[in-house]
Amino acid sequence: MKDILDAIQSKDATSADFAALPIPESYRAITVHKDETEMFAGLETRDKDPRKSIHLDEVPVPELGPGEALVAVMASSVNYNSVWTSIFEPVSTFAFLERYGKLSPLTKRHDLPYHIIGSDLAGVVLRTGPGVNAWRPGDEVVAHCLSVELESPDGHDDTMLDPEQRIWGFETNFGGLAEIALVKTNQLMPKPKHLTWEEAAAPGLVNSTAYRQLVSRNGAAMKQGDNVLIWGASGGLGSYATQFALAGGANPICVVSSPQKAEICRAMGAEAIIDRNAEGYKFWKDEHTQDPKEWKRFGKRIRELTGGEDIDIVFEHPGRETFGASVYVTRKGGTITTCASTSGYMHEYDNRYLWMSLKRIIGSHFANYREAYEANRLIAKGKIHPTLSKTYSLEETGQAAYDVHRNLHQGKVGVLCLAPEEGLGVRDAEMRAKHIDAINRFRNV
Ligand SMILES: C/C=C/C(=O)SCCNC(=O)CCNC(=O)[C@H](O)C(C)(C)COP(=O)(O)OP(=O)(O)OC[C@H]1O[C@@H](n2cnc3c(N)ncnc32)[C@H](O)[C@@H]1OP(=O)(O)O
Ligand SMILES: NC(=O)C1=CN([C@@H]2O[C@H](COP(=O)(O)OP(=O)(O)OC[C@H]3O[C@@H](n4cnc5c(N)ncnc54)[C@H](OP(=O)(O)O)[C@@H]3O)[C@@H](O)[C@H]2O)C=CC1
Repeated sequence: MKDILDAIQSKDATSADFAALPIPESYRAITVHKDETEMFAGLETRDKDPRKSIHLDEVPVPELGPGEALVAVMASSVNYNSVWTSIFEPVSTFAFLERYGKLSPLTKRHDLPYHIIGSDLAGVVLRTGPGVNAWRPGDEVVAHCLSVELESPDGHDDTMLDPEQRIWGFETNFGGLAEIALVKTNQLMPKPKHLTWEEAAAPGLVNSTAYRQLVSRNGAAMKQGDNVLIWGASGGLGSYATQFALAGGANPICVVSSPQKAEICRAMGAEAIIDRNAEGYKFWKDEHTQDPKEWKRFGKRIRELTGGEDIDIVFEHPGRETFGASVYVTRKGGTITTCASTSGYMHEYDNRYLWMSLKRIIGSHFANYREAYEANRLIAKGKIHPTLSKTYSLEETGQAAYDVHRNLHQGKVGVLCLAPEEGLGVRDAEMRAKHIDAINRFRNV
């Protein structure tokens, strides 16, 4: 690994130098183990502890197939999907690896007794497989997490509709929380030059998802002036949704759970902020019964903040706990766009408020390559900024996942993989200097 790191850190290593570097036989990777999938049986979701199920193992380098690349990973980030994998909810991700493994002799490699997790990376291409023209060893890259086969016609209009669509490092093996990762080269995108490795690795998954869900015509197609209700506005997805709303001339109404998180939203430029804890909303009277009076109180507060207007677009992901309120506070003809159900996937809402007011619910999931590329381009141009608050070592990944599971974090948390320290990898210092306050916004809280 030392040769690889030296080449990455040297200013003058060429593509040929990278291509000549020997690939090690094994590398360090964050894994969960198939024989531990029952370890949390009987526990409440909240009590399942990722620190117990997440391991740091030495694993063999996988075989490189057509259209693929091996990437030296300098940094990665923790996404909530790694929390789901580590607590084996809502299903064990080994079920996905098994199904994928049955697809072809090549995908069989993924079906192993361990799952290398992680759906983000920033690093350097080491090797490309047969049939790859667009990327070369030595290229500095980030990877988005859409893995597709495209053997069916269904995926050729919008690749998210490919029947074999998978999330890399969640539904496939050899993910980004590791020193080396295996990706398809149509996951690769140029690393934004003004960012460090850990900053560049932070936005990928959530930024692309928020872009499709809110901005793309496959999602809510947000326009100037829209009132956008953003749950978890300083969290992983929400911190990018808030930036997209502000950059696109919309009016974000940010929901958070503490004064500190409200301050972060203010620092991003948002003005309308609701602290759901301080205002004490209780949308459920008990486990089975919602309280429409609380929906109404929430809607009244939104009207106070907007000068009497209702919500054009709800950016939904908490799910069961908030969905009834989200449908209620949306204006006539408005849109609820959802990509997740952190608090429970069996939603309940009063359908009269949906059909009588001609509202729409849109299901959204990650992003196609084009959408991910556009979202990354906005980062590279300094129009949208990473929201990295804290960086952990590879050894500390279990703790990082625990912090995200317990909602103790802000924005995104990063993980250093091969990078020996924070702050490395900046290639455009001038541009960085221009945006440094925005880049550090989540660090300073
Ligand atoms: C980028 C980051 C993203 C995130 O973080 S997202 C958050 C994390 N992700 C999740 O929480 C999602 C995890 N995934 C799941 O929970 C499951 O993955 C799904 C519920 C999404 C799907 O369930 P499943 O069992 O994997 O697939 P089925 O498509 O329901 O197939 C099961 C059987 O049901 C049959 N079936 C499907 N649709 C129909 C239908 N309309 N009518 C009749 N049968 C149907 C199939 O064919 C198959 O059958 P046969 O078992 O025989 O192969
Ligand atoms: N389908 C897809 O493509 C994607 C799906 N996801 C899913 O989206 C969800 C959120 O991901 P991410 O934003 O990265 O996670 P984070 O934990 O970083 O942020 C989510 C935020 O939502 C708020 N929140 C959590 N629970 C509730 C609740 N019960 N009621 C109201 N607000 C709540 C919290 O903010 P606060 O406490 O300040 O209110 C929290 O910080 C996860 O389930 C994840 O798996 C994520 C990315 C892509």
